[in-house]
Amino acid sequence: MKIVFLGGGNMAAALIGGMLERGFDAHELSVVELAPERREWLVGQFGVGVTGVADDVVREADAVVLAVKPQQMREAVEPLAGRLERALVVSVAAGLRIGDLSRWLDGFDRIVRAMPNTPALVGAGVSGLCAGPGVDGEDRELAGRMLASVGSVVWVEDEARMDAVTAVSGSGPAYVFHFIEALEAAAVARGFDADTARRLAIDTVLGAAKLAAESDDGPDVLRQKVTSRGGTTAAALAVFEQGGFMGLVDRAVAAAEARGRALGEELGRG
Ligand SMILES: NC(=O)C1=CN([C@@H]2O[C@H](COP(=O)(O)OP(=O)(O)OC[C@H]3O[C@@H](n4cnc5c(N)ncnc54)[C@H](OP(=O)(O)O)[C@@H]3O)[C@@H](O)[C@H]2O)C=CC1
Ligand SMILES: O=C(O)[C@@H]1CCC=N1
Repeated sequence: MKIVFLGGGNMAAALIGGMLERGFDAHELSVVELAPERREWLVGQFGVGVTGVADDVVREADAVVLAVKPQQMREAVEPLAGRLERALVVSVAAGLRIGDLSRWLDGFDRIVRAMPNTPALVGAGVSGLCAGPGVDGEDRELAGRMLASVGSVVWVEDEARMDAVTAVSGSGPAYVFHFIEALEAAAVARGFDADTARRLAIDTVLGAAKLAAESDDGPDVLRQKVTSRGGTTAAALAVFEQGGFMGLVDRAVAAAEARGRALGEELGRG
């Protein structure tokens, strides 16, 4: 198996790190990355092959993972048109639509649009996947296997919903990290040293997510089980409610979704 990453930034590193821990060998993975210092880092960190030019490495690939920023994509992929002899293309870019990628690749249509997230690095990612018109059963199997090696996988039939996947789970880890930052800051404000504050905040989120994942109860029931009548949690949740927490999260997800759609429209016009 030869899997080539085009772009070796944050998301590529999360996928590569996770895939190496779970069933792929370093000699199966390589990265086309423009920045020499980033190439050096990727070799040191993962022992994968690196190059600054896509040419031959792409011709021999079974899969090419497009992992540059959406704004860099057209320039990065147009030189690949006509060179993808046997590769499946998996794009992880936010917003960019399969039809536009296909046009930039001169009609090549074995394209899976995927939206992973950075917890892939620790095997705890979740990815939404959507297959383009030229994708067959074997291609689906390969894309599914790559992303299932770093977490769970959800296939989405209607591509228009990929912007919602991006807004919920692609960007979602950042929302959770922001919540951890807020909980940690609240602990520091109450006199805990930085390490203790971080431990309290991270282990709370980790434990709650693990319980939610493993319990037969939904998160609503688990919340109620923490919330004693007239107790401390009820006092805190009332403040969340006064602040419009549920609506705030929905508006944040809507903003991310709209940004994904706008990126697809803006960049796809070119
Ligand atoms: N970060 C995340 O959590 C997630 C990101 N994504 C998607 O993943 C993609 C990458 O995001 P992210 O990793 O955060 O971005 P990064 O900017 O960290 O990574 C992109 C890398 O590609 C390099 N690059 C740019 N042009 C080329 C080229 N023509 N050939 C080879 N390498 C090139 C960039 O170099 P330079 O910096 O010098 O331009 C950079 O190192 C995006 O499309 C994003 O939407 C999807 C899910 C989650
Ligand atoms: O912020 C972004 O645009 C990318 C896509 C999802 C997560 N990071």
